[in-house]
Amino acid sequence: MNILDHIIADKRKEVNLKKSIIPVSQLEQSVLFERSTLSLAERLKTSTYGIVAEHKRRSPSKSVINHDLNVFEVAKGYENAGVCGMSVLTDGKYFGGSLDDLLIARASCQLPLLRKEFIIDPYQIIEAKAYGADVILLIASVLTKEAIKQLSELAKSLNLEVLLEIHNEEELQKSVMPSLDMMGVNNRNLKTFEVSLDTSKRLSTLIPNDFVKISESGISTIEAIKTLQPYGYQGFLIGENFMKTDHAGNSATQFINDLHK
Ligand SMILES: O=C(O)c1ccccc1NCC(=O)[C@H](O)[C@H](O)COP(=O)(O)O
Repeated sequence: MNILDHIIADKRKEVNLKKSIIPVSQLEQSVLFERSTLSLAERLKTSTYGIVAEHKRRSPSKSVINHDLNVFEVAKGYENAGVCGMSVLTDGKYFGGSLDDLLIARASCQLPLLRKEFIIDPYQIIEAKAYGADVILLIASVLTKEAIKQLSELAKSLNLEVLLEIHNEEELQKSVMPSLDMMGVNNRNLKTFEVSLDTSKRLSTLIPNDFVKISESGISTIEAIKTLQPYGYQGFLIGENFMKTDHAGNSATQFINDLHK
């Protein structure tokens, strides 16, 4: 079993447990359930450099990144830096995140928020809405075509945008459907943890133009962004590079200033 298999096996147990404790009807009573969502795709389309900055305490590939930052300050800092959106990891066991992180981020800024989670069940999409997300992530490698369709259509019915993550041609082929807004190419091979921007370059021409393209993972330099932009990427998801510092927001500010030089 690789790391994704472990994460998904644990996620199934976690979701089943949660369902038995908090029913969907209770999630739907959240005041955030009725809020008008923000569009990350629109912000990326109109931005010169579409940075999506992530809150990520630890990861399977890097172990501990930073346990000392507070989500409120990270969210405020990212917003002040001028990022287009914020990604919040809500998985506890492997990334040290939680739904409370999403709730705090929602209360701290007006950025479109991506719930970064391993979504395998409609319940998690209802949760995302109830905790203030604007966008959900679906990972093609762990979902069938039918599941991608069912989950993305549910998200759209709740006015959530959908970012579909792919790693290769086969995942792209099975996933193209109108209920997706953004296609994310993950530069990290989630089986080996190797990172290569060549993955984004290779898949860029195969992604239909109707989708906003986002390059994800392993991005830490201005050069990487300037290399990927001509391939049609309008969004760049950056986690560790900001989170490993003492002030993620200041690091994002510096990074964005350098991009404009
Ligand atoms: O980051 C990992 O080690 C990881 C392992 C297994 C599944 C997912 C993983 N990461 C999720 C992400 O997609 C990244 O957090 C995101 O793209 C930001 O990457 P980075 O800028 O390299 O922190």
